[in-house]
Amino acid sequence: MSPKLIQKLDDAAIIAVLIVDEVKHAVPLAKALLKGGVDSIELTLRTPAALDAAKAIKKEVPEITLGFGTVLTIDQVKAVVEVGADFAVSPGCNPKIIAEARRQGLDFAPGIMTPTDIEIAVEQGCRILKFFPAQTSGGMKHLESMSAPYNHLGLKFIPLGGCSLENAGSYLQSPLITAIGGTWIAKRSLIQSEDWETITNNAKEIRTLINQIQGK
Ligand SMILES: O=C(O)C(=O)C[C@H](O)[C@H](O)COP(=O)(O)O
Repeated sequence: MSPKLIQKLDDAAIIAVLIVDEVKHAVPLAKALLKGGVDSIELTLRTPAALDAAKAIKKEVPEITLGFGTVLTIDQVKAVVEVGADFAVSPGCNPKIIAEARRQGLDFAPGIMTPTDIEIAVEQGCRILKFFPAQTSGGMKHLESMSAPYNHLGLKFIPLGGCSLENAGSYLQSPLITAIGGTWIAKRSLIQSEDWETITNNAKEIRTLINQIQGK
């Protein structure tokens, strides 16, 4: 990942993971998050609406740092680059996808959960890694222990999977962490019911916690 993007995600500290079913939800959703102080998103490629939702956000809410998640195929790497993705992540660590992202100049954080995953990603030149699924694989305790042999490489991690307002602090206080992410801020059901107010409030809650941790 470029130093500029790393700095941006470090400052943001939170990435809202989104599953968008209808393109018409994209812009109000992005605005609701922004209103609550969350300006970085991971739009998952799990619905047919995702790419068009991204296009709408890029056009109407350009303040958003727009990443993609669930990037599983080479064609998807090409598609998100075409839309102008700021970054992308995948649940797993597929060297073919990492190589394509590099060919396309796309900032990419593959998912890792084991030392073997870390070594595959490092060999491919990745230094920011998505720790997934973070909570069920042991949270910070697992990550600290697993990443110890690689400390000299200066790796940084984005925990995803089971993160919440309650456990966010345990991750964000560690220097190993760039940002955390999760669906809890804008759950699929909240988006489907167009509950923008709750989404803004959820965003505000995590922003307040982050501001405390960052001493702002
Ligand atoms: O598909 C991807 O590339 C992902 O990044 C996976 C998401 O981070 C998790 O699905 C978030 O899970 P929860 O916050 O626990 O609901």
